[in-house]
This record gives sequence, structure tokens and C-alpha cells, in this order.
Amino acid sequence: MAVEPLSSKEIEDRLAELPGWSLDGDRLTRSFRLGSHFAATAMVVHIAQVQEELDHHSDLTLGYNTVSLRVNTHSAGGVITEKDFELARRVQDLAPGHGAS
Ligand SMILES: C[C@H](O)[C@H](O)[C@H]1CNC2=NC(N)=NC(=O)C2=N1
Repeated sequence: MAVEPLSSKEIEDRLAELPGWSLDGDRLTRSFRLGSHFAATAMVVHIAQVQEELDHHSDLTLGYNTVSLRVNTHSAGGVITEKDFELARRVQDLAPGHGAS
């Protein structure tokens, strides 16, 4: 997949399709709240599997009952590319199965 930097407009348009995701400096970010610590931990494991499949990894933080991601593309110099949105879409798709909101 291309790792060219996305323009502000391209980022804005993609974020509009991803509820709860936002820009934090030069990273995409989203936090999820879950029903328990174990549910949050299970979601972290699932996200890790997807990240390995995509070979694209976020800074993934497990809280008491929260999961937070912050991501950009290191190989493109720490800017946001389509690979970051590919990961965000995959996480957005798996979240409901974990009861994450
Ligand atoms: C060697 C390995 O394929 C690369 O280092 C991958 C690993 N995961 C990655 N994750 C992110 N966020 N950006 C990258 O450029 C990246 N590159």
C-alpha cells in the first residue's frame, strides 16, 4: 500500500467516516471504553493480531477498562498515510464485537 503522506483534506475526509477517531498532532487516535478489564485486555490482543497481519502498529494502551491507540506511519517519517486509516478501519470494525464504545 502507498505510504505517501495524506493531505489535511484527505485526512479530514477519512476521519469523517471514522466515528470517535481524531487527530492528535501527527497521529490518529481513538479511545474505547469496555465493560471490564478482561474485555479491554481481550480487545488489545485482537488489535495486536490485526496489527501483525497488517504489519502496521499503533501505540496501544490498556487502561482499567479502556483501550487507546495512537498511530502514524514511521516509514513515511512519522506522518499519516493510508496505512494508518487501514488499521483504524479494521479496529473500528472489530470494536462492536468487544462491546467497545
Ligand atoms: C519491518 C516492519 O515491516 C516495519 O518496521 C513496519 C512495522 N510496523 C510499522 N508500524 C507503523 N505505525 N509504521 C511503520 O512504518 C511500520 N513499519
